[in-house]
Amino acid sequence: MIPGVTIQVPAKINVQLSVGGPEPAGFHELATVFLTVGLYDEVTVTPADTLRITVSGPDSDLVPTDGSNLAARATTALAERLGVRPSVAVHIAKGIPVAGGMAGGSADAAAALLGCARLWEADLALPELLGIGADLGSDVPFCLTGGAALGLGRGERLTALPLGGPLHWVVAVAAGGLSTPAVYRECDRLRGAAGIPDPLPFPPVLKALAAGDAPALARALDEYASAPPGEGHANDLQPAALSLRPKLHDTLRVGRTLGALTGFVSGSGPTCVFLVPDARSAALVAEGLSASGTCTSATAATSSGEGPLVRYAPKPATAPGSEADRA
Ligand SMILES: C[C@@](CO)(OP(=O)(O)O)[C@H](O)COP(=O)(O)OP(=O)(O)OC[C@H]1O[C@@H](n2ccc(N)nc2=O)[C@H](O)[C@@H]1O
Ligand SMILES: Nc1ncnc2c1ncn2[C@@H]1O[C@H](COP(=O)(O)OP(=O)(O)O)[C@@H](O)[C@H]1O
Repeated sequence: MIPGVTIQVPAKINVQLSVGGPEPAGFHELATVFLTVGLYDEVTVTPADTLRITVSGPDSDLVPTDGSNLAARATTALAERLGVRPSVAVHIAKGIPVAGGMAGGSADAAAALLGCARLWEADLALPELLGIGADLGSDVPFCLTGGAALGLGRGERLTALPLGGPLHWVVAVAAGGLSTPAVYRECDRLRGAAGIPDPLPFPPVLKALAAGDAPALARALDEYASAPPGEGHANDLQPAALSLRPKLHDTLRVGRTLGALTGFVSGSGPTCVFLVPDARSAALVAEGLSASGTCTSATAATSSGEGPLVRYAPKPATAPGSEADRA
């Protein structure tokens, strides 16, 4: 048996998040453009007597360690599907902000599925894992694949999108999270129920991503929102996040003043992300935002199309190093 598996799994942002009206099932129809960015959780699964969850890193005290942890739910769901006992220790080293609109819990669920599938040597094709993931949460399927993808339905129906080159971002983390259902409810309250158009992907956003062209992406977001240069976004949840957390206006203003091409709330927030032309600008904008006091931390992060990275623990007798491959 494999002694253990570590999965490094990236955070996501939604470059576009178009939200339809509320559905009777309690969800909203989406057209969202997911993109992974280089902030990571590391999830390690090792054989144990029973299912145990431990968590370390920033705000780890806010993450449950009981059966409600999304990685625990993923482990149990996979074990049930395979007819095995979920006897694993799952350690989650958080690097993705908790309740930050960056899919940290979903990333951990995806990592647990990938890690346990390897640990239990399960012969599961990706579509089957995607199905199990979709039952756990709308963002989990994308976290299993990573890269760039269009998400329809609840966000779980994925089509991979081309990404022409790396994009540079600054991720500004806020103090305290926002509840995703509360942000969707606030969106409904602000917009009312009538006259919400069907969500559709915005072609100029897809074109700019395919070209890896940051200025074109910023212009596409301005065009989508009919906003002045540098103030556009395509996140229908942003007004709701700003309504629940008005201080985010300051974060967005400071990032733009520092020279970001544009800035917007990541998903349901409260993390804000800023698109910048290159790595040097990312370092400058991150430094300025950190010094501004409008966020708890700001970090440069790159989108290079990456997905979960699987690393095997070395087998003591035979392998002195660890081998790595892409999930
Ligand atoms: C908003 C987004 C954008 O990617 O993520 P975050 O920014 O929070 O990470 C997602 O739609 C969140 O996905 P996820 O966090 O997986 O949500 P789920 O567990 O499936 O659902 C949690 C709750 O969010 C609301 N929800 C979620 C997805 C959707 N299409 N419509 C909804 O209304 C529902 O109230 C649901 O009960
Ligand atoms: N593995 C996990 N990591 C983070 N949060 C988790 C996890 N499992 C369950 N949660 C719960 O899910 C909530 C949403 O967390 P998260 O997925 O980080 O945010 P978001 O939905 O904004 O992307 C948290 O407040 C926490 O209580």
